[in-house]
Amino acid sequence: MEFHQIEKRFSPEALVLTVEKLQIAAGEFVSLVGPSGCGKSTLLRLVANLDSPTHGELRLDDGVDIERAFVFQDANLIPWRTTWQNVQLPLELRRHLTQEDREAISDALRLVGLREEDFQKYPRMLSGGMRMRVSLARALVTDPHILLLDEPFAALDDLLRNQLNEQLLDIWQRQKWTGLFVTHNVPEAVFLSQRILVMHARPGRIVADLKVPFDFPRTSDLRSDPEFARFCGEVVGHLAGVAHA
Ligand SMILES: Nc1ncnc2c1ncn2[C@@H]1O[C@H](COP(=O)(O)OP(=O)(O)OP(=O)(O)O)[C@@H](O)[C@H]1O
Repeated sequence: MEFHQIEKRFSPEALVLTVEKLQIAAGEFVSLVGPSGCGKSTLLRLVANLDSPTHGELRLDDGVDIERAFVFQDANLIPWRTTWQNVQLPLELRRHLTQEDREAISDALRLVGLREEDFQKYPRMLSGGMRMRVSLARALVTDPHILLLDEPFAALDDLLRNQLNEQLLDIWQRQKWTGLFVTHNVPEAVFLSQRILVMHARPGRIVADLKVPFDFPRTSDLRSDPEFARFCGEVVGHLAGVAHA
Protein backbone atom coordinates (compact mmCIF):
# COMPACT_ATOMS: atom_id res chain seq x y z
CA MET A 1 0.00 0.00 0.00
CA GLU A 2 1.48 3.34 -1.03
CA PHE A 3 0.32 6.88 -0.37
CA HIS A 4 1.79 9.58 -2.61
CA GLN A 5 1.12 13.21 -1.73
CA ILE A 6 -2.37 12.49 -0.53
CA GLU A 7 -4.61 15.33 0.54
CA LYS A 8 -8.16 15.11 1.76
CA ARG A 9 -10.44 18.14 2.09
CA PHE A 10 -14.15 18.16 2.78
CA SER A 11 -14.25 21.85 1.83
CA PRO A 12 -11.66 23.85 -0.17
CA GLU A 13 -10.37 25.75 2.85
CA ALA A 14 -10.13 22.85 5.31
CA LEU A 15 -7.24 20.44 4.81
CA VAL A 16 -8.25 17.44 6.93
CA LEU A 17 -5.47 15.02 6.06
CA THR A 18 -2.15 15.22 4.27
CA VAL A 19 0.19 12.28 3.74
CA GLU A 20 3.32 13.03 1.73
CA LYS A 21 4.57 9.46 1.47
CA LEU A 22 3.64 6.28 3.27
CA GLN A 23 4.28 2.64 2.46
CA ILE A 24 2.73 -0.30 4.26
CA ALA A 25 3.87 -3.78 3.30
CA ALA A 26 1.47 -6.66 2.73
CA GLY A 27 0.92 -8.52 5.99
CA GLU A 28 2.03 -5.67 8.24
CA PHE A 29 0.06 -4.74 11.37
CA VAL A 30 0.07 -0.97 11.78
CA SER A 31 -1.76 1.15 14.36
CA LEU A 32 -2.78 4.79 14.02
CA VAL A 33 -2.91 6.88 17.19
CA GLY A 34 -3.66 10.56 17.52
CA PRO A 35 -6.07 13.10 18.98
CA SER A 36 -9.70 13.29 18.01
CA GLY A 37 -10.16 14.85 14.59
CA CYS A 38 -6.62 14.22 13.27
CA GLY A 39 -7.95 12.16 10.36
CA LYS A 40 -7.46 8.55 11.49
CA SER A 41 -10.89 7.40 10.32
CA THR A 42 -10.53 9.45 7.15
CA LEU A 43 -7.27 7.65 6.34
CA LEU A 44 -8.96 4.27 6.91
CA ARG A 45 -11.92 5.27 4.75
CA LEU A 46 -9.55 6.18 1.91
CA VAL A 47 -7.92 2.75 2.12
CA ALA A 48 -11.36 1.10 2.26
CA ASN A 49 -12.37 3.02 -0.87
CA LEU A 50 -15.34 4.45 1.04
CA ASP A 51 -13.98 7.89 0.17
CA SER A 52 -11.42 9.22 -2.29
CA PRO A 53 -8.52 11.66 -1.88
CA THR A 54 -8.88 15.25 -3.09
CA HIS A 55 -5.31 15.06 -4.40
CA GLY A 56 -2.63 12.43 -4.72
CA GLU A 57 -2.58 8.73 -5.28
CA LEU A 58 -3.27 5.77 -3.07
CA ARG A 59 -1.97 2.59 -4.63
CA LEU A 60 -2.76 -0.92 -3.55
CA ASP A 61 -1.07 -3.94 -5.12
CA ASP A 62 -1.00 -3.69 -8.91
CA GLY A 63 -3.47 -5.76 -10.85
CA VAL A 64 -4.82 -7.66 -7.87
CA ASP A 65 -8.39 -7.36 -6.70
CA ILE A 66 -7.78 -6.33 -3.11
CA GLU A 67 -10.38 -7.62 -0.66
CA ARG A 68 -10.91 -5.13 2.18
CA ALA A 69 -13.00 -5.57 5.30
CA PHE A 70 -13.92 -2.93 7.89
CA VAL A 71 -14.68 -3.39 11.60
CA PHE A 72 -16.17 -0.40 13.43
CA GLN A 73 -16.51 0.47 17.11
CA ASP A 74 -20.20 -0.33 16.83
CA ALA A 75 -20.67 -3.98 15.88
CA ASN A 76 -23.44 -2.95 13.42
CA LEU A 77 -25.18 -6.31 13.47
CA ILE A 78 -28.59 -6.77 11.88
CA PRO A 79 -30.92 -7.34 14.86
CA TRP A 80 -33.30 -9.76 13.13
CA ARG A 81 -30.49 -12.00 11.92
CA THR A 82 -28.80 -14.67 14.01
CA THR A 83 -25.05 -14.74 14.62
CA TRP A 84 -24.66 -17.18 11.73
CA GLN A 85 -26.87 -15.14 9.38
CA ASN A 86 -24.98 -11.93 10.19
CA VAL A 87 -21.65 -13.54 9.33
CA GLN A 88 -23.15 -15.10 6.22
CA LEU A 89 -24.30 -11.71 4.88
CA PRO A 90 -21.18 -10.55 2.97
CA LEU A 91 -20.93 -13.93 1.19
CA GLU A 92 -24.64 -14.08 0.45
CA LEU A 93 -24.46 -10.64 -1.21
CA ARG A 94 -21.86 -11.97 -3.64
CA ARG A 95 -23.03 -15.41 -4.62
CA HIS A 96 -25.20 -18.42 -4.05
CA LEU A 97 -23.75 -20.04 -0.92
CA THR A 98 -21.70 -23.19 -1.30
CA GLN A 99 -20.70 -25.86 1.18
CA GLU A 100 -17.26 -24.21 1.24
CA ASP A 101 -18.88 -20.92 2.27
CA ARG A 102 -20.69 -22.65 5.12
CA GLU A 103 -17.40 -24.08 6.30
CA ALA A 104 -15.79 -20.62 6.06
CA ILE A 105 -18.60 -19.16 8.23
CA SER A 106 -18.18 -21.88 10.83
CA ASP A 107 -14.37 -21.43 10.81
CA ALA A 108 -14.61 -17.65 11.20
CA LEU A 109 -17.04 -17.96 14.10
CA ARG A 110 -14.84 -20.48 15.90
CA LEU A 111 -11.70 -18.46 15.18
CA VAL A 112 -13.09 -15.46 17.07
CA GLY A 113 -14.00 -17.66 20.03
CA LEU A 114 -17.74 -18.19 19.50
CA ARG A 115 -19.29 -21.55 20.27
CA GLU A 116 -21.88 -23.52 18.35
CA GLU A 117 -24.54 -22.71 20.95
CA ASP A 118 -24.13 -18.99 20.06
CA PHE A 119 -24.55 -19.44 16.31
CA GLN A 120 -28.37 -19.28 16.33
CA LYS A 121 -28.63 -16.45 18.87
CA TYR A 122 -29.81 -12.96 17.90
CA PRO A 123 -27.63 -9.90 18.68
CA ARG A 124 -29.85 -8.87 21.62
CA MET A 125 -28.99 -12.20 23.29
CA LEU A 126 -25.23 -11.52 23.08
CA SER A 127 -22.91 -9.48 25.32
CA GLY A 128 -21.02 -6.48 23.89
CA GLY A 129 -17.85 -8.56 23.58
CA MET A 130 -19.68 -11.36 21.77
CA ARG A 131 -21.28 -8.89 19.36
CA MET A 132 -17.83 -7.55 18.55
CA ARG A 133 -16.62 -11.11 17.94
CA VAL A 134 -19.48 -11.60 15.47
CA SER A 135 -18.54 -8.34 13.74
CA LEU A 136 -14.94 -9.51 13.48
CA ALA A 137 -16.04 -12.91 12.12
CA ARG A 138 -18.19 -11.14 9.51
CA ALA A 139 -15.08 -9.28 8.33
CA LEU A 140 -12.82 -12.35 8.39
CA VAL A 141 -15.23 -14.58 6.48
CA THR A 142 -14.46 -12.64 3.29
CA ASP A 143 -10.80 -13.67 3.64
CA PRO A 144 -9.59 -10.05 3.36
CA HIS A 145 -6.16 -8.93 2.21
CA ILE A 146 -6.59 -5.77 4.29
CA LEU A 147 -8.46 -5.55 7.57
CA LEU A 148 -9.37 -2.04 8.70
CA LEU A 149 -10.29 -1.73 12.36
CA ASP A 150 -11.63 1.59 13.67
CA GLU A 151 -11.52 1.49 17.49
CA PRO A 152 -13.21 -1.91 17.53
CA PHE A 153 -12.71 -2.57 21.25
CA ALA A 154 -13.10 0.97 22.62
CA ALA A 155 -16.45 0.25 24.26
CA LEU A 156 -15.24 -2.87 26.08
CA ASP A 157 -13.74 -3.14 29.57
CA ASP A 158 -9.98 -3.52 29.92
CA LEU A 159 -9.99 -7.22 30.70
CA LEU A 160 -12.10 -8.09 27.68
CA ARG A 161 -10.17 -5.68 25.48
CA ASN A 162 -6.90 -7.38 26.45
CA GLN A 163 -8.35 -10.81 25.76
CA LEU A 164 -9.65 -9.74 22.34
CA ASN A 165 -6.29 -8.12 21.55
CA GLU A 166 -4.56 -11.43 22.22
CA GLN A 167 -7.04 -13.32 20.04
CA LEU A 168 -6.80 -10.76 17.24
CA LEU A 169 -3.03 -11.05 17.25
CA ASP A 170 -3.28 -14.82 17.17
CA ILE A 171 -5.64 -14.64 14.16
CA TRP A 172 -3.36 -12.17 12.38
CA GLN A 173 -0.36 -14.46 12.90
CA ARG A 174 -2.25 -17.31 11.30
CA GLN A 175 -3.80 -15.37 8.41
CA LYS A 176 -1.40 -12.48 7.84
CA TRP A 177 -3.78 -9.95 6.35
CA THR A 178 -2.53 -6.36 6.41
CA GLY A 179 -3.97 -4.75 9.55
CA LEU A 180 -4.69 -1.04 9.99
CA PHE A 181 -5.93 -0.41 13.51
CA VAL A 182 -7.17 2.90 14.93
CA THR A 183 -7.13 3.35 18.68
CA HIS A 184 -6.82 6.02 21.37
CA ASN A 185 -5.29 3.46 23.68
CA VAL A 186 -1.46 3.50 23.48
CA PRO A 187 -0.82 0.15 25.27
CA GLU A 188 -3.30 -1.50 22.90
CA ALA A 189 -1.45 -0.06 19.87
CA VAL A 190 1.92 -1.18 21.26
CA PHE A 191 0.71 -4.66 22.13
CA LEU A 192 -0.80 -5.31 18.71
CA SER A 193 1.41 -3.60 16.19
CA GLN A 194 4.66 -3.89 14.35
CA ARG A 195 4.51 -0.18 13.59
CA ILE A 196 2.73 2.80 15.11
CA LEU A 197 1.90 5.93 13.13
CA VAL A 198 1.45 8.90 15.45
CA MET A 199 -0.78 11.63 14.03
CA HIS A 200 -1.34 15.25 14.92
CA ALA A 201 -4.27 17.46 13.90
CA ARG A 202 -4.68 20.74 11.97
CA PRO A 203 -3.89 19.54 9.46
CA GLY A 204 -4.15 15.81 10.10
CA ARG A 205 -0.71 14.33 9.40
CA ILE A 206 1.70 11.60 10.46
CA VAL A 207 4.38 13.01 12.77
CA ALA A 208 6.13 9.79 13.78
CA ASP A 209 6.48 6.30 12.30
CA LEU A 210 7.69 4.04 15.12
CA LYS A 211 8.84 0.44 14.89
CA VAL A 212 7.54 -1.54 17.88
CA PRO A 213 10.56 -3.36 19.36
CA PHE A 214 8.88 -6.58 20.55
CA ASP A 215 9.01 -10.01 18.94
CA PHE A 216 6.12 -12.30 18.10
CA PRO A 217 4.35 -14.29 19.37
CA ARG A 218 3.38 -11.84 22.10
CA THR A 219 1.63 -12.95 25.25
CA SER A 220 -0.14 -11.08 28.06
CA ASP A 221 3.17 -11.08 30.03
CA LEU A 222 4.49 -8.43 27.66
CA ARG A 223 2.18 -5.85 29.27
CA SER A 224 4.06 -6.11 32.57
CA ASP A 225 7.52 -5.86 30.96
CA PRO A 226 9.23 -2.57 32.00
CA GLU A 227 10.39 -2.12 28.40
CA PHE A 228 6.71 -2.18 27.34
CA ALA A 229 5.93 0.69 29.73
CA ARG A 230 8.98 2.60 28.52
CA PHE A 231 7.97 2.26 24.88
CA CYS A 232 4.37 3.31 25.67
CA GLY A 233 5.88 6.42 27.26
CA GLU A 234 7.81 7.10 24.08
CA VAL A 235 4.62 6.90 22.00
CA VAL A 236 2.81 9.21 24.45
CA GLY A 237 5.73 11.65 24.13
CA HIS A 238 5.26 11.77 20.37
CA LEU A 239 1.52 12.24 20.83
CA ALA A 240 2.19 15.18 23.11
CA GLY A 241 4.75 16.54 20.68
CA VAL A 242 7.72 15.77 22.91
CA ALA A 243 10.17 13.45 21.14
CA HIS A 244 11.93 11.06 23.53
CA ALA A 245 15.53 10.03 23.25
N1 LIG B 1 -17.86 13.67 5.77
C1 LIG B 1 -17.26 14.70 6.36
N2 LIG B 1 -17.59 15.98 6.06
C2 LIG B 1 -16.96 17.03 6.62
N3 LIG B 1 -15.97 16.92 7.52
C3 LIG B 1 -15.61 15.68 7.88
C4 LIG B 1 -16.22 14.50 7.31
N4 LIG B 1 -15.63 13.40 7.85
C5 LIG B 1 -14.69 13.88 8.69
N5 LIG B 1 -14.68 15.21 8.72
C6 LIG B 1 -13.76 16.06 9.50
O1 LIG B 1 -12.45 15.62 9.23
C7 LIG B 1 -11.66 15.65 10.41
C8 LIG B 1 -11.04 14.29 10.66
O2 LIG B 1 -12.07 13.39 11.02
P1 LIG B 1 -11.78 11.87 11.38
O3 LIG B 1 -13.08 11.24 11.74
O4 LIG B 1 -10.98 11.26 10.30
O5 LIG B 1 -10.86 12.03 12.67
P2 LIG B 1 -10.40 10.93 13.72
O6 LIG B 1 -8.96 11.17 13.97
O7 LIG B 1 -10.81 9.57 13.28
O8 LIG B 1 -11.24 11.37 15.02
P3 LIG B 1 -11.82 10.48 16.25
O9 LIG B 1 -10.62 9.98 16.99
O10 LIG B 1 -12.62 11.50 17.04
O11 LIG B 1 -12.67 9.40 15.66
C9 LIG B 1 -12.56 16.16 11.52
O12 LIG B 1 -12.35 17.54 11.69
C10 LIG B 1 -13.94 15.88 11.00
O13 LIG B 1 -14.87 16.81 11.52
